[in-house]
Amino acid sequence: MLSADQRAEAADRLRDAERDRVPIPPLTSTWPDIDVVDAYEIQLLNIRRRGRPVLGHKVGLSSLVMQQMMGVDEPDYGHLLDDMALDERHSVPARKYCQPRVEVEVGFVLGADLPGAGCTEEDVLAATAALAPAIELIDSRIADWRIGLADTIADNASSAGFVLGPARVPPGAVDVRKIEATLRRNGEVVAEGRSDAVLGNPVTAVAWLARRVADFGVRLRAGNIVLPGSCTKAIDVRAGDRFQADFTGLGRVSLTFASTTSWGGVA
Ligand SMILES: C[C@H](O)CC(=O)C(=O)O
Repeated sequence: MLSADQRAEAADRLRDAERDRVPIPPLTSTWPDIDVVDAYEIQLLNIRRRGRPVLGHKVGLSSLVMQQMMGVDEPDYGHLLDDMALDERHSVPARKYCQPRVEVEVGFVLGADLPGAGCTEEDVLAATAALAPAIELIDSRIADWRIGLADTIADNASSAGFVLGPARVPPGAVDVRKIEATLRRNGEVVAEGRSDAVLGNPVTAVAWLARRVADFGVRLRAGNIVLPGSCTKAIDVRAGDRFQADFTGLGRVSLTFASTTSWGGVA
């Protein structure tokens, strides 16, 4: 467990790393005693200081492969703020990010508030207004993505942005466990997966999120967006890349990156 001063120092370092696009050494190296509660409190310090409206949340580490990689048996979460929302029609100013990657996700748009403690999959399905095709832009303010669990949690679950495609599909219109996703980079398939890679069912990830945020006094509300975790491995972004993700039953979402960077990428 860290002191209040150490948490504030960690939050400052992450904030500076994001602002200056200069990643820092892992917090887990600098402060080996950091724990998960410290990490969520550090995340919240930076979210509060940004002062932006919260549009929703992302769940990370919700696939078995990511959990095994991190040696954890439960997901984590981060905040989606209004200034993280990206637009399919405009290329992303890639210079804003340190070491960006994209992930393919089934987005949830809530039409009603969710309960906190005790939230079930049935509650999630009843409260979901629509599913949408989504790409999450992840980034790490920790050098070379050398993240432990506390590092990524403190760093807003390594989130940096997100974009939803145009479709809004009622959850009853598709089998949410069997949505096939294909990610193309500049026309070439670079990742494929299925929605049940996310905890067996992305709905399970949303129910987990509702219960977990309740530990920190937060409720998921009508209108919120939830990204439940990636159906595929994350793919590195190169300058000038155009990504298209196609989902059975949900259609397409795309994300294009500008061809100049500040991290040395080549147009
Ligand atoms: C490190 C990130 O949280 C990974 C992620 O977004 C995911 O597993 O999904």
